[in-house]
Amino acid sequence: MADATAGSPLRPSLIVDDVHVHYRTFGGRRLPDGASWTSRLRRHVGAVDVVRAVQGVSFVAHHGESIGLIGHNGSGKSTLLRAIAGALPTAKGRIYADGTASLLGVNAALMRDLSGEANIVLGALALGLTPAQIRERYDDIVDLAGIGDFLHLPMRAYSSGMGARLRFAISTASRPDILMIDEALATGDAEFKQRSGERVAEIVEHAGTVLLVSHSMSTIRSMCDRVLWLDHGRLVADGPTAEVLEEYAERTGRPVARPTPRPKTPVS
Ligand SMILES: Nc1ncnc2c1ncn2[C@@H]1O[C@H](COP(=O)(O)OP(=O)(O)OP(=O)(O)O)[C@@H](O)[C@H]1O
Repeated sequence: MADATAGSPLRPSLIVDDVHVHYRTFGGRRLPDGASWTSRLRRHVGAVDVVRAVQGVSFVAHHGESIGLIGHNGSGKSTLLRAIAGALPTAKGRIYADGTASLLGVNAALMRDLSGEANIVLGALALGLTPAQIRERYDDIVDLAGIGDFLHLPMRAYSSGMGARLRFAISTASRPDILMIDEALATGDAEFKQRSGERVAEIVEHAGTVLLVSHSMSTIRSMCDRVLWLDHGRLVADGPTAEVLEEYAERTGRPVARPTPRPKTPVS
C-alpha cells in the first residue's frame, strides 16, 4: 500500500487498506418471471448469494479528524463502520486502528424495562468504564441526554428521539479514540443536534477521530472536515467536506445544504 500519510502533519488513527466485506444470503436469488413453483423451491433451498457490500475501500484517518460517510441507501456505509468496529470480518484487506474504535450503539447492552438512570450505569459498564469513572461522568451524561424526568422512567416509555439522546450521551462518555456514529443524530431535535455537535467537536479537539454516517448533508457539513463518498461499496470521493458535497450534488442532482457555522467548544 502506498504511504497515504506522507506529507501529512497529522498522526494516523485508522488505516483501512483495500477492505472488502461480503455477506452471504441464503435462498434469496431472483428467478425469471414465469418460473415454476417447483423450480422456485429447488432454487430457494440451496441458493447462496454473496453480497459484495464493501469493495476495495482504502483511506487513512487521523487523530483530530471528523469524517463524514455519505452515499445512497445500501452503498456500504454501515457495513464499513461495522467492519472497522470488528463486528464484521473482512473478506480481503486490513484495518489498523491506533486505540479503541467504538461504534455508537450501546443498544445491545441497554434494557428497555430499566430506567434511564440504570441504563446509564449498565451502558457505561458495557463500554468499559470503571464504577469510579461512571460516578465522575454521570452528571455529564445526564446533562447531555437532556431528557429531564424521563430519566427515572423505563426506557420503553421513551420516544425514539429520547432513546437516541440517551444512547449518544452514554456512548460518548467513554471518550473512545475512534468514535463511529451511524445516523444516531438523525432523530434528535435542533437543541440535541447542537449539543451532540459540540460533543463531537470536543472529541475531535482531544485528538479523537470521529466517523459519522448521515444522510443529512447539513449534519455532515456542520460536523465534518472531510467526507468519504461510497457508491455501490466503492469509495468514489475522499476530500474536504465542501468539495465532496459539491461533487455529490453535481453528480447525483441532490441538493446539499448551504454552509452553516460549525459548533465550537469553549476554550478553557
Ligand atoms: N445482514 C446482511 N445480509 C445481507 N446483505 C446485507 C446485510 N446487511 C447489509 N446488506 C447489504 O449490503 C449492502 C450495504 O448495506 P449497508 O447497510 O452497509 O448500506 P448503507 O450505505 O449503510 O445503507 P443505508 O444508507 O440504507 O443505511 C446492501 O446491498 C445491503 O442490502
